[in-house]
Amino acid sequence: MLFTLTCVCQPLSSLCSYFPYNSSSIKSVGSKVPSFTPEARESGYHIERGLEFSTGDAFFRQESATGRDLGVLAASLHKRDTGRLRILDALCGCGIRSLRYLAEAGADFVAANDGNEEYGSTIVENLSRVSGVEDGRWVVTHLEANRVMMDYYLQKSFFDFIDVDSFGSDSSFLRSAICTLKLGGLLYVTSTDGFSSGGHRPHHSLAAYGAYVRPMPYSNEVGLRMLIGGVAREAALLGYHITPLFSYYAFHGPVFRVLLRLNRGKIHDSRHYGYIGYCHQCGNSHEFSWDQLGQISCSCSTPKVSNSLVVSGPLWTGPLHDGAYLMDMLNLAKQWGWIGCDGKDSLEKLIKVMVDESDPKLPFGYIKLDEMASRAKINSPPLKTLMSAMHQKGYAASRSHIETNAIKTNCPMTECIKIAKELLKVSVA
Ligand SMILES: C[S@@+](CC[C@H](N)C(=O)[O-])C[C@H]1O[C@@H](n2cnc3c(N)ncnc32)[C@H](O)[C@@H]1O
Repeated sequence: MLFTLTCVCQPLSSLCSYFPYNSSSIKSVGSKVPSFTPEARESGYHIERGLEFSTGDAFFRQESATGRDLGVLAASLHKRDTGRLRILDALCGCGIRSLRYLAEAGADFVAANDGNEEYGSTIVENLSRVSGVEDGRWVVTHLEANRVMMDYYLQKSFFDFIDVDSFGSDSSFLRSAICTLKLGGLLYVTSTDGFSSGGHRPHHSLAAYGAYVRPMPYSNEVGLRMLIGGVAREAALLGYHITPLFSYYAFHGPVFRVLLRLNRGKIHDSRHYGYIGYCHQCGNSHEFSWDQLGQISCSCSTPKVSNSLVVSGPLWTGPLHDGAYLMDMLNLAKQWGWIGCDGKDSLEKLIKVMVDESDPKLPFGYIKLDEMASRAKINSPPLKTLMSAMHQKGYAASRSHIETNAIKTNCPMTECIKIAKELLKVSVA
């Protein structure tokens, strides 16, 4: 695709606050955006969280709405906590995220960019419904994403929140995004490169994220860890470090999204950035630090089965989420009436599982019940029953938002099989 370097609309300097903002009681302001006219409706439009918008010919995925919800909640919390919100939506498609950041998160300013200038009129049409271009709350550009980020960086025009929603692996945008983000700012990045995180292209993942990734049963979590690890490495190169606030995997695509805070200073140890191993022989997983590299093996290994351990890394081995931050997001979603409104409470369920996953006792990965059952040659007990038996034995265990039929736990596979067999004996007797 050939990108033209054009900028529509106006200078970046004139910021103005369209919606009055009261940090003590945050309100989603989407309802103030006027509806489409009947003529516009006839030409096709969508609704997300009550906001009407047009997609024109732009790439748009309805299924990504949850990822957008999470981004809007986080952006709004940033405004509550810092009193300001300047957003760069670097690959904005039809501009739905920009629209929601303006209308719902109360962004002071949004720079909406998409390399395809044919989407320009759709983006402008959508954003104009929040405020006129003359108000200076938004600007639309059609630049290559690295170019637009570096332009802002060179003008020392930094952002509180940068959204990089690309196709495939977005590692080529990471450095520009980190340069252009304020310290303490939030980076929301996406990868749709499930093939690499599944361990099917280790040389590609090595080139893109610096991680040699092999097939593992919890490869979708590995995908999130590969993405966070890639950002952590880029941030360290520039003298910063990151904190993951949440990590979200969605099977459609598949899509890997992480929200990270950028912090001042390098971390001078390799904590949370190392290697993970999965043993095909016994099904147990292990974390390895850099100084264990020469001694990597599984305790079940014998010379006969020494090849049973596969290792991926280096990647992020630390927490995927900040539980307290997720609770703030959930409370905000409740305040906005987003919970329970779809009849399924799916956003609430998702965030609650993510909160459970953030228990610091839980290591990386998860045990798939199908795998456990096939190793044990039994039918798996119900997930809930197995989880409570694990809790009774003193293990930490939670559901996984990534895999519905899996348990995230510090209970080793061998012990999990023992517990499952005990439960089956009890149920037969
Ligand atoms: C996944 S879509 C964005 C979807 C949008 N954020 C949403 O939520 O609906 C990716 C967009 O990036 C644009 N794009 C792809 N490569 C780009 C690049 N190098 N620079 C700028 N835009 C690019 C495409 O035109 C496409 O609209």
